[in-house]
Amino acid sequence: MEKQPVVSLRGLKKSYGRDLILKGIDLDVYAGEIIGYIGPNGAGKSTTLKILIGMLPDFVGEAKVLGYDIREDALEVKKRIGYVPENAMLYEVLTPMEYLLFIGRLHKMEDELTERRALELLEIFGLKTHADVRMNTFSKGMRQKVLLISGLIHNPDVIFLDEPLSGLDANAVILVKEVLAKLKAAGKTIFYSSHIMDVVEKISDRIVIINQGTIIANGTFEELKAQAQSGSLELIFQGLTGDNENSHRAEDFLQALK
Ligand SMILES: Nc1ncnc2c1ncn2[C@@H]1O[C@H](COP(=O)(O)OP(=O)(O)OP(=O)(O)O)[C@@H](O)[C@H]1O
Repeated sequence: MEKQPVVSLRGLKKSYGRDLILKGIDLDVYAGEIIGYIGPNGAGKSTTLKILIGMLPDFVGEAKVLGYDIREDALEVKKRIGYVPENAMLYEVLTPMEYLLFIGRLHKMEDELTERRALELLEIFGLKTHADVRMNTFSKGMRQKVLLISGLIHNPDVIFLDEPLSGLDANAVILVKEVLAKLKAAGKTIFYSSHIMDVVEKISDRIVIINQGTIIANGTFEELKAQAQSGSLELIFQGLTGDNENSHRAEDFLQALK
């Protein structure tokens, strides 16, 4: 039997006003894959993710998650996915426990189960003693940890991560990398968007590069390396997105300060 993709995009287009942001994305992601979805600022990564989680229904083309059409069955999709956004309004007057209980209820989880999982996950991230402290006193990294937990607490099969390491210290980055590897081993599918190239290079089964709303590369790191004849994802990215001017630009920057 032919393998069905977990995420499937066909001719995906999205405009904001007159600006065509996504110009026809075709992409299949299969169960147990970690897809690294990378591209320059403004390329359309977050827009793709927001369409996939049902936040932006106004698009052209076809988008399916776990076989559900996102326009027709957004609720079925939302039940089965986890999403860690680039930046979120954490309800800062709440404590992590209050916030996670709220998220758990949205997923129709029993409070008892949410509380147990929340305490365990907060402890793993070194935040157990802060479970009942209001988040308005939290550092950026502490908030990011709560955001990560909130995207995973219902144990979703498909996980969408938008710059999930933002603000995390080196130990937390290693922990998240390990957690992603274990989630993958447990059969979860992970759609991972980030600018931190060395992590994308290490964790992704397949890397998809998007530039100005179009996919310009799609393959394993080894395949991209062979195509680009470059040694690191950073160099491949620089080559493919046409930006080799950084050292001149840095010089211009200093000149402009004189
Ligand atoms: N709500 C909006 N209204 C109008 N334009 C928008 C909106 N959201 C995004 N855009 C535009 O769409 C383009 C793609 O944005 P998107 O956030 O998807 O980029 P990205 O690849 O995630 O970038 P970054 O790496 O900077 O996060 C940008 O030009 C952005 O200005």
